[in-house]
Amino acid sequence: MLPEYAFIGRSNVGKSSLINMLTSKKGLAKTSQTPGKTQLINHFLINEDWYIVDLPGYGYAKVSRSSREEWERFIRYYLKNRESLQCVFVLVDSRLEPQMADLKFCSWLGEQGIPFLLAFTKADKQSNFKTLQNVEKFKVALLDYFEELPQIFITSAEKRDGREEILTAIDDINKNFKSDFKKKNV
Ligand SMILES: Nc1nc2c(ncn2[C@@H]2O[C@H](COP(=O)(O)OP(=O)(O)OP(=O)(O)O)[C@@H](O)[C@H]2O)c(=O)[nH]1
Ligand SMILES: [Mg+2]
Repeated sequence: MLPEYAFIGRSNVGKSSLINMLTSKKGLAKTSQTPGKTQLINHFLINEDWYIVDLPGYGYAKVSRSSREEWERFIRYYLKNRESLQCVFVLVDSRLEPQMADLKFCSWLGEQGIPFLLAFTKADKQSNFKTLQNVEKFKVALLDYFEELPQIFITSAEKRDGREEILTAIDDINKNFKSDFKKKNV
C-alpha cells in the first residue's frame, strides 16, 4: 500500500495545475479554463513511492444537481474510507475573500478527523499584500471552527511557487508512513 494525498477544492481553483507543477510533468493532470474539467478520481503515481489524487471540484454548478450530489457523496465516502489517504490538500483561491463552501468543507474534514493542509492557489494573479490579506482573513474565519490552524502553503502553478514546501511536507509524512509500515512487517 502506498501513501496517498488528495487534492481537492472548488472547481477551477487550480488543482490540476498545481499537481502538474508539483510533478513537473506538464499535461499529466488535464487543466482547463472551463470549470468541471476533472470529473473522475484520477490517481497519479509519483516516484513509485506515493500517489497524488486529483478530485473533481466541489460546488461546480453546471452539472445537474443530482449528479453533483452523487459525486459529493462519492468523494466524501472516498475521503472517509480510504486507508492509504495520509491527508487532504484543500486548495483555496488566493484572490478571493473566504468562501463558505471552502470553510464548510474544512469544517467537515475536521468533524471526520481527516487531516488536511491548505494550499492557496494563483498567488501570481495579484500583489503579495492582497494574497496575504486573503490568507489572513481565511485563517480568522477558520478559527471559528478550529482551535489550531493547519499548515498553510501559498502557491502559484504559473511561477512554481510553493513547490519545495509542499514536496517537503509530503516527504516528511511519507517517512512516518514507511516506518509504520515496516514495523507491521517485522
Ligand atoms: N495565473 C495562474 N493561473 C492558474 C494557476 N493555477 C491554475 N490556473 C489557471 O486556472 C484555470 C483552472 O485550472 P485547473 O488546474 O484546470 O483547475 P481545476 O481546479 O483542476 O479545475 P476543475 O478540474 O475543473 O475542477 C486554468 O486556466 C489554469 O491555467 C496559477 O497558479 N496561476
Ligand atoms: Mg482539474
